[in-house]
Amino acid sequence: MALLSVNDLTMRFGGLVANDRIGFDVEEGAIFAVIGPNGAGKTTLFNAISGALTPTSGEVRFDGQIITGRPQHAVAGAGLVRTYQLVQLFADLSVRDNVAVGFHRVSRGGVFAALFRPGWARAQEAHVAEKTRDLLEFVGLSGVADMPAGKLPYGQQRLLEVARALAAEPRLLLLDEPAAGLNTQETAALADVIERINGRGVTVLLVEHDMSLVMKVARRIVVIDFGRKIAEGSPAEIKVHPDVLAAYLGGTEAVADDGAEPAHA
Ligand SMILES: Nc1ncnc2c1ncn2[C@@H]1O[C@H](COP(=O)(O)OP(=O)(O)OP(=O)(O)O)[C@@H](O)[C@H]1O
Repeated sequence: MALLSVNDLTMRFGGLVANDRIGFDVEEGAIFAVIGPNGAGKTTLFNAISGALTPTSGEVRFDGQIITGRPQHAVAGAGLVRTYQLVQLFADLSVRDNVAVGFHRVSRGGVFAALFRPGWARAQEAHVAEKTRDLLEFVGLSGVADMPAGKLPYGQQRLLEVARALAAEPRLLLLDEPAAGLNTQETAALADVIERINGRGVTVLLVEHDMSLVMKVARRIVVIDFGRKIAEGSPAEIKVHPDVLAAYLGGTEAVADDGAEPAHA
């Protein structure tokens, strides 16, 4: 059984069909990518899967349960946790506390306990502190744990977002354009982190523009264009798929894996 199953998902905004009967399965343990030119409907699809939007029709199943239209916190509670296209950190809080906040799903007392540490929360505090240290080390941010998150370079802010999402112990991690705004070196570091996250047993679904990242880490790719799924396959299959070439390049050359911008960007 697939961990995530998207069936016939349609999302309309008035007369605009942003997602048109999209369907795919993400197997447990996969690194799965959704790609497509600007405006293709990727973020809408992501929002419909993660509970930020209720689809007009269709169904999303997570671990066999229908989660369509369930609120985002309930979906996260079930183990499907997302990051955002734009970094959403607490800029004035330390890097460490930003991760600690992410533990609210799994620790008693929620965000309040993570931030204000009342007496009854102290027993779990050492555990959270240790897990936080582990996660910061995992993404390579131990050296900046005391810095305000807002002072980090952008690439590190994205890694911090990933660490915070991991604190919620997802079974499926949804990454919304994680390489946006990153340079080549930062993107390579991110690719390494994604592979190591997957190595920990977390299934990864990413929406991404950056072809170098997608072709490096994804084992299976769905391509959407103008709201419709136009292809699905391995990176090698997708690179030479005629409809993908047409969507991305308006031509017949193989899809570049150097981050080339799509044709109708
Ligand atoms: N809340 C909304 N109301 C109306 N139209 C919307 C809304 N959200 C998205 N759209 C439209 O739906 C289409 C798909 O947008 P979406 O943001 O999902 O594409 P995308 O593939 O994520 O694009 P990008 O790569 O630029 O982020 C676009 O035409 C967009 O203008």
